[in-house]
Amino acid sequence: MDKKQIKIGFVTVSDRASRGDYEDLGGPAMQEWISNALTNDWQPVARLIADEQDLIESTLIELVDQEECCLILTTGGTGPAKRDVTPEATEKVCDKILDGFAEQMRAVSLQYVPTAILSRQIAGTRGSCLIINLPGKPSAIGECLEAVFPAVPYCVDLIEGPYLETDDSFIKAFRPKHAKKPQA
Ligand SMILES: Nc1ncnc2c1ncn2[C@@H]1O[C@H](COP(=O)(O)OP(=O)(O)OP(=O)(O)O)[C@@H](O)[C@H]1O
Ligand SMILES: Nc1nc2c(c(=O)[nH]1)N[C@H]1C(S)=C(S)[C@@H](COP(=O)(O)O)O[C@H]1N2
Repeated sequence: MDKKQIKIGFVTVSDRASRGDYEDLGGPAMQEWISNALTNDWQPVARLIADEQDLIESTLIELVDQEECCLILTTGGTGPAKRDVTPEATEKVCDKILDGFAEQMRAVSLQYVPTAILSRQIAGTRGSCLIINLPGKPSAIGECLEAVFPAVPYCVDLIEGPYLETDDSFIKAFRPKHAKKPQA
């Protein structure tokens, strides 16, 4: 039987990058971080879109319901500006909100920059997919993921996604003993 391909979604939400005003560095930065973190075979599904709530919602729905991603990272559109609506779109498509992810990302980000308090980033689940918002600044991606990624593989287990394995020298996942798969 074919093992199902693990798919991870990367959504850059930026008016300016989607117009071509500047190169999107956020999408590649998220992909690079995940390449370093995971030892599984996985396939990226990347999108670069404008800050439009309907478009963000339909993109997230497509990546979960059609592409069957088990994890989606978004970058951008989490601040207080008029066109920042990524958290609203994420909340709308999720079944459950996991407040701890955002609490931890903001707490850690505040050690880097006082304006971390301005990010309204959230995380939540839709079916068997975990969606995590990251701020638009490319440097925020690693700062935030490092703070919460240890809990991501077990979260994906709990929502009946694939068994994600990490490279411990880059980021060490935490699973309760009973949830650990015996090593082959
Ligand atoms: N996708 C990206 N690629 C490269 N740099 C980015 C990206 N998104 C944001 N930045 C940088 O981070 C800074 C802060 O981002 P800002 O909050 O203004 O953007 P945003 O709301 O996420 O996206 P935009 O304003 O383009 O819709 C920007 O000035 C820009 O230099
Ligand atoms: N770790 C981290 N978090 C951060 C930042 C950052 O540079 N590093 N920038 C902050 C700033 S300046 C803003 S305005 C908000 C929202 O950014 P966004 O609208 O690009 O998502 O994220 C905040 N969170």
